[in-house]
Amino acid sequence: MSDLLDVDSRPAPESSEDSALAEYVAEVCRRLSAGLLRETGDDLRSVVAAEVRSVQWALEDPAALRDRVPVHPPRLDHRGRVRMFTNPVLSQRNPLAPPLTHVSDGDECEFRVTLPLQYQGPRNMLHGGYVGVLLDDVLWYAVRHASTGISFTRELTVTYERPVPLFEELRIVGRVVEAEGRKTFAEGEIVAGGQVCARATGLWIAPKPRRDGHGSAG
Ligand SMILES: CCCCCCCCCCCCCCCC(=O)SCCNC(=O)CCNC(=O)[C@H](O)C(C)(C)COP(=O)(O)OP(=O)(O)OC[C@H]1O[C@@H](n2cnc3c(N)ncnc32)[C@H](O)[C@@H]1OP(=O)(O)O
Repeated sequence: MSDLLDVDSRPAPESSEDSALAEYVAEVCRRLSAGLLRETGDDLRSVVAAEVRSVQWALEDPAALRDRVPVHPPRLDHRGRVRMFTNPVLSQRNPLAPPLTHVSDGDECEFRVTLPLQYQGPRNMLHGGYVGVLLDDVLWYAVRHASTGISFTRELTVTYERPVPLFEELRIVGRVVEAEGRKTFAEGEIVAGGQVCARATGLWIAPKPRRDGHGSAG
């Protein structure tokens, strides 16, 4: 397992414009995903055609994305290779990741998001596995801010109190409750319309230090 979890490196160079293009195309993919599940017949064809045109426009006109600042600009690792942030919840370049806004860090970490149709489990409700994914990431994020190195989820308990709705803003909150050596315990919740829909508690463990001073999960 990589020390950096979900960050890979790539040999080719990357400009800020490349990153902006990749994030824009990921956004188009998200709209397309919702459209494929929402539309049928001629409406389906119109949605597909419109989104394909918007990608063509971004590729053919170099000025098209000029004003877009990438959320994740290019970063290099110690070997000068591009570090790719692949996280399926937080990377704006990954079409699987929902359009999350990062509201706060620190003692309490908070994300906000309004989830579209592709995250549906029961009608108009968020798929239960995805409830766990969102809570895992926000708790992990709080742990990351409270500690110096990387930690891995060892245990996560999710309590589903009421359905998590789609199509309305969710607050996804995480905080550290206790830290003891390599172990950090955290808790959090997903809130919709002022009501807690799901809670989680969990344990994160930093890998044992390697002889070269870095962490290792293996
Ligand atoms: C916007 C820009 C952002 C940029 C940002 C970039 C990066 C963005 C990355 C995002 C990332 C998100 C990430 C989400 C989090 C994952 O999804 S991580 C992936 C899922 N998790 C895994 O795959 C972990 C798999 N498990 C493991 O690899 C290993 O179990 C671990 C976690 C490394 C721990 O292994 P270990 O060091 O051998 O653990 P072990 O010695 O057995 O236990 C350590 C201690 O914990 C205790 N312990 C173990 N289990 C328990 C328990 N259940 N209760 C109490 N104590 C326990 C043990 O007794 C032991 O205690 P001490 O003896 O030290 O007192």
